[in-house]
Amino acid sequence: MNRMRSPSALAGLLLVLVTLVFAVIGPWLWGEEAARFDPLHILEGHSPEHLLGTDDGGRDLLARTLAATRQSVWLAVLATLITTALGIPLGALPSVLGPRTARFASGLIDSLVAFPVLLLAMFAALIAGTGARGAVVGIGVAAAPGLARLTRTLAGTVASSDYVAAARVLGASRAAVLVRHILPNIAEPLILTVTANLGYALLGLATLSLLGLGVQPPDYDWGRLLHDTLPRVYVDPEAVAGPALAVAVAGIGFTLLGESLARAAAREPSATSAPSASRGESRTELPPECGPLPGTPEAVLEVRDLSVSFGGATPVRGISFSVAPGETVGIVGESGSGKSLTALAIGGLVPRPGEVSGRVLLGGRPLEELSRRELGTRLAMVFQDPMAALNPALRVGSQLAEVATAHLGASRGQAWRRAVDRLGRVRLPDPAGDARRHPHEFSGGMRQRAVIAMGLMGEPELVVADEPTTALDVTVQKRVLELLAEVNETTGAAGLLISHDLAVVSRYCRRVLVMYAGRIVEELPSERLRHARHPYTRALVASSPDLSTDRSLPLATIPGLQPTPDEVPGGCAFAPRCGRVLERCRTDRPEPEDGLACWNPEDA
Ligand SMILES: Nc1ncnc2c1ncn2[C@@H]1O[C@H](COP(=O)(O)OP(=O)(O)OP(=O)(O)O)[C@@H](O)[C@H]1O
Repeated sequence: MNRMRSPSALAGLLLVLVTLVFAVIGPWLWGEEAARFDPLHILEGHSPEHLLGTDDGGRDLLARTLAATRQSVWLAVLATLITTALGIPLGALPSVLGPRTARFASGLIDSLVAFPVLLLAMFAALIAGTGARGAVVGIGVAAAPGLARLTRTLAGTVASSDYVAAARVLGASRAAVLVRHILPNIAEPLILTVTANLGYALLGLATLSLLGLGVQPPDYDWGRLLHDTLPRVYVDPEAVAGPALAVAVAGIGFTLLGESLARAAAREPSATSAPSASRGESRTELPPECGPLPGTPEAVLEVRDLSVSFGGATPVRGISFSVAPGETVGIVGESGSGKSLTALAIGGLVPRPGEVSGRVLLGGRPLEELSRRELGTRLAMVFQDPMAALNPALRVGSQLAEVATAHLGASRGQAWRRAVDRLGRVRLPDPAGDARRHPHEFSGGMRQRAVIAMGLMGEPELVVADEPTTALDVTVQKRVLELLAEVNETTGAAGLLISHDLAVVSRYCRRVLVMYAGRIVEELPSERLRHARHPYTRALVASSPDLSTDRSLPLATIPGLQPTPDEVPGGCAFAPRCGRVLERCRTDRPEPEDGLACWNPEDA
């Protein structure tokens, strides 16, 4: 808030305070004098008795200007309330509506913004009727598209955050997502913008009154005084100067204050960016720990020919795999191979304009047949960055409790008790106290535990964890991964663990899917990783050091780069980087056979 000590902020604050003081005391101190007719002194210029002169009723213009403060500010407040009531819902709705309706709402905002503000104000004012009401409605309506556009941008950013995705996957209704997750997180910049809007409303109302569309006699505001005195501007300029100065002082004051507050409150961008690869960390390959043997029938998750496209690019290209009850499967691959999009597609969370094709069956039922409520209780998702996955404006306990009230029909008390119980299960030190805290009061590890606890609020059959420990330090990583393994073991839920880290995957998963350029190139038991047959898997393992790696030799790397989704070559996508490439690899795409998609695999 140091920026609130800037000269412009202090000037804004001072001008607003002066305006508000005059709004309170103005009619009280000068109201009587402002209304007193004096036929002997009509239309006089400056004099010691009347510093700004008099009007056509002989009334003192200085007293009228001061007394008009309350009416002028009040009308600006009313206009701003109308702007807020129209602009914020209109701007926020596209973030929760379906794609078509959202496009329509966005198009409406864009066309209204393109309309000249003054024309829109006059149009609305004429429809609402002349006088104060018309002016207030006119200015209120005319400023709404601008506020809607800002709201749309802010809400769009929050709507694409992990905690909104988490709320959606947990089945929160559109209204709940909007009211509990989006609006509280954009409230601050909106309140500041609304403050600045008060200044614009004052100026706008004065303009309408000046044009004769505003307050009508015997009422008066600064705009009306300007309208009445303007014809005398060359004869008695001081008569016009009073109301003009008042409009300028108050308008500039509110605008400066609002903009300074907005600048002061501007936050650093949150750390939600994708983490970098972590292949250089400790690599002690330990025996696998969890899950039944692969191939168990009645898969909890069955993915068939899944593709995800964005325009001309297809980052996930027809992958198929399944996860059996109680099994934990790992997905590995270089950054950009399509791991996260696969997880998002499983949760029905691929962002627009992404298009998903193929089938995802959860517990044997297609994803699209499951209601949000069912999906929310049967599937838990743990995202990369726990801070981004929790709504910063809500207490952790409230976020967890929301799942139980939304899905299980629990009362608020029951839901809260369940939340405290789940926080205890993930071993937070003081579950009851921690439930009352906000996410920023938690350490990174505690936040990720809270996210896991949120997944446990339902009865998940599958826990999808996408790089759940990348944002955490190494010691906390291990504890969180062990907690996830324990959750799978105690609840019987299956797991899908996405990671860059081969050691993590081989430690916690029985089976591994290796992704390259949007396809699964090899599927194998994790203990077979060192004897993988696909040259890419071999190269991945070779470039992941472990305790047996000879430190005197340079670390092996995979030459070249993975192709971007819009330039995947024909044939095998790995061919340009492969040491075992054949002519055929460049032309024919190998389809997976017995878990291997390669024309020239290594010996087993
Ligand atoms: N919203 C999007 N719009 C367009 N392309 C996208 C979008 N999200 C992801 N992609 C592209 O899809 C590809 C796969 O992305 P994805 O996030 O699934 O990779 P990843 O394997 O999870 O990588 P990382 O390990 O770095 O998270 C990338 O090339 C990425 O640029």
